[in-house]
Amino acid sequence: MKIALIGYGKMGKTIEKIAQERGHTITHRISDDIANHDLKTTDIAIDFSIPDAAFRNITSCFQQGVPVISGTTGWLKKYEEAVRVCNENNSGFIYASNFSLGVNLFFELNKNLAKMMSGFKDYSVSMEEVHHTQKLDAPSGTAITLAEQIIANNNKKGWKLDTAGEDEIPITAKRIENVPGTHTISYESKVDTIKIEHIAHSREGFALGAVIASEWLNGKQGVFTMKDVLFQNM
Ligand SMILES: NC(=O)C1=CN([C@@H]2O[C@H](COP(=O)(O)OP(=O)(O)OC[C@H]3O[C@@H](n4cnc5c(N)ncnc54)[C@H](OP(=O)(O)O)[C@@H]3O)[C@@H](O)[C@H]2O)C=CC1
Ligand SMILES: O=C(O)C1=N[C@H](C(=O)O)C[C@H](O)C1
Repeated sequence: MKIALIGYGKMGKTIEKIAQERGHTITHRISDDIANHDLKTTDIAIDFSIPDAAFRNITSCFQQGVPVISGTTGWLKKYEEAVRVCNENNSGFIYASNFSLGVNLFFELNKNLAKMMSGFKDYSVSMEEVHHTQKLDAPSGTAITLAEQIIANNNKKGWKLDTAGEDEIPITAKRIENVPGTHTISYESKVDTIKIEHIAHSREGFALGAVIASEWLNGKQGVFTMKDVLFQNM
């Protein structure tokens, strides 16, 4: 497959290595305005750029007939608009706040635990995410997905960074040098604590997931999720 990398930073470079190991060719390594690039010769674009540029990058690909895998976080207020542009152009799109197999399994565990805990009012839920100090957004996209899953399966009404109201999930975001990404969910009562945690040891899991998603999306039309890619038979 011919792949354009939009965003050639920590993730773009890790994806390049894994894509080449799997026999793919990198046609573009883009770190500036998408308008400077003609993508028509590429099969698929993988966008891991910055929150402010993601929507323009993604929709510009659809308009050039190029399907998109996007892992950029912090731009999701415009997700529905991106879906509309994808469909208008008969293109293909997968966005995921986290492409790793481990986190996608963790998402399923989180939903089930939230459902199970919804009847037990003595436990209060909270979340902590830890990432490297260059991260631009907080809380992480993965933390927001986890919070939305808890809200859909428990009695919570929303989430807030740091101090939250009675009906909200408090999320703490810590920034520590070189941490690829750790997410912890705690249910705490007076007598004990139940915790589930995902710790990424490197960026390889995210990058491999993004390349697998590209291979899966190639030749398809429509908007999909990592659940379609990884757990088609669930
Ligand atoms: N969904 C997932 O599984 C994962 C998502 N992420 C997300 O991916 C994104 C990128 O992460 P990471 O690689 O660590 O970040 P980096 O800061 O290392 O890389 C971002 C890259 O985007 C480039 N860039 C700046 N402006 C533009 C533009 N207009 N168009 C295209 N590229 C541009 C930057 O170039 P320059 O340095 O020259 O400014 C840089 O090369 C973040 O939003 C992060 O949260 C990260 C890991 C996993
Ligand atoms: O910026 C990162 O590094 C990461 N971003 C994603 C997020 O915001 O959830 C995924 C992963 O945690 C690493």
